Amino acid sequence: MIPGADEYDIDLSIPEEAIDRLLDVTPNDVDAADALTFSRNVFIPLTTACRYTCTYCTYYDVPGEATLMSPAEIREECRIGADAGCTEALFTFGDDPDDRYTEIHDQLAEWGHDSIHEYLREACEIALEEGLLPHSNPGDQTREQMAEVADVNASMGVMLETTADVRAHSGGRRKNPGQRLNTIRNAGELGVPFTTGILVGIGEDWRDRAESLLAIRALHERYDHVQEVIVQNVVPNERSNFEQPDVATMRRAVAMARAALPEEVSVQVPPNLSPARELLDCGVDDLGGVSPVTDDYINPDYEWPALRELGDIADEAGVPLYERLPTYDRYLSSGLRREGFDGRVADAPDADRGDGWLPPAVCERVDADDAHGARFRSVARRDGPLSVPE
Ligand SMILES: O=c1nc2n(C[C@H](O)[C@H](O)[C@H](O)CO)c3cc(O)ccc3cc-2c(=O)[nH]1
Ligand SMILES: C[C@H]1O[C@@H](n2cnc3c(N)ncnc32)[C@H](O)[C@@H]1O
Ligand code: MET
Ligand code: SF4
Repeated sequence: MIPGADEYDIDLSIPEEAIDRLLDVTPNDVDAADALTFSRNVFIPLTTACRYTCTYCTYYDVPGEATLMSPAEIREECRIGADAGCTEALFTFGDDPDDRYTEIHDQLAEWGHDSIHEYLREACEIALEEGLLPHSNPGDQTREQMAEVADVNASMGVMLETTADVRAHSGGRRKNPGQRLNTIRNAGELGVPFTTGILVGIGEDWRDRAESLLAIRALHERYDHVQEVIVQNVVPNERSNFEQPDVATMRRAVAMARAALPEEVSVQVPPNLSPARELLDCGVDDLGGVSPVTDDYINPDYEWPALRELGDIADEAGVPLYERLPTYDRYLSSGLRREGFDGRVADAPDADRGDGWLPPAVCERVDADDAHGARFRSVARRDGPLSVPE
């Protein structure tokens, strides 16, 4: 039984035989992808306050020391990103700051907001105004919280991390696998194209990895909303001394993900944390969000490769590299299709998400008759050679 599954009424009935089958998968059992993609993003860490204290994480600040970006700072970062040709504003930050963070709640109140989600909505609106498509990963969300921001996001995400009860998530305030799965389910119910994934090396075993991947598959089978699954290795940092999983472990974990998930779901590894070159033949087909202008604020010791280096990685594997939007092709619709884009448009489970899966505010942004709109449509059409700014 997955911890917390009862509490959140999660019944995925994952057969033991399916787990056993996955445990036998090796890199030889899967095919390499025939193309690689990435998204050009600007990372906007709204707040460093977090209700949890995951032991692998250096991102969060303790109460009294946490910060909140101002609307002006958000706008400035978005502008820098859009000028550098980015299409995605990645809002990833501490999980719903609790009451101990009086500095954050006071600051939110001063700016006229009751909650981080209300503020996230404003932040996403700023990103859209500045010509970027928001992808928010604010951690766990209730259905109500997610509904508050779903219609201003091109896609959203949360890492499942693992279905196991690991020490890395111990303590009074901690990630709960049932709650994570509930967040992924909420996205399905709201028709939000979603990114999730597993964190490898935080104390889980191979069975846990198999179970985690099958749990993601089960939710995707129900809602058709998982666009990509990140297989991320933990990296050591000044707060923690987790041992980084070796290449053989990551090869097997990626192959397992590829075998567990239906073909349409991408498998992503982050090229700043993982030995991407050595994982491509295990089924990786996406390198995630890569930023030409900001750090990976979650793992700031690990620099993004230059966009040109992604080209080299793809060349070495003998596959083309394409830039993509934060929303994967099959969830795109509206103007992108009118311009000759032939991606399949899935039926959105919630009718109020407009034409396909993109909410109206996001459709308007990609349809807009301006330079940003043209840029989005060109990326979606995979126009011409990849233009990499010097
Ligand atoms: O720079 C990062 N981007 C992360 N991303 C961004 C991701 O690479 C892209 O935003 C998506 O591929 C959408 O384009 C995440 C997105 C999610 O929805 C969930 C988890 C992550 C994790 C990271 C991460 O650790 N570092
Ligand atoms: C956004 C995601 O970043 C990941 N994350 C947090 N800390 C680390 C680390 N030390 N190494 C690798 N990934 C990490 C978690 O999986 C979180 O969900
Ligand atoms: C900065 S970590 C990423 C977002 C969120 N705090 C989570 O762990 O899911
Ligand atoms: S990984 Fe996310 S939830 Fe965990 S402590 Fe860091 S910011 Fe908070």
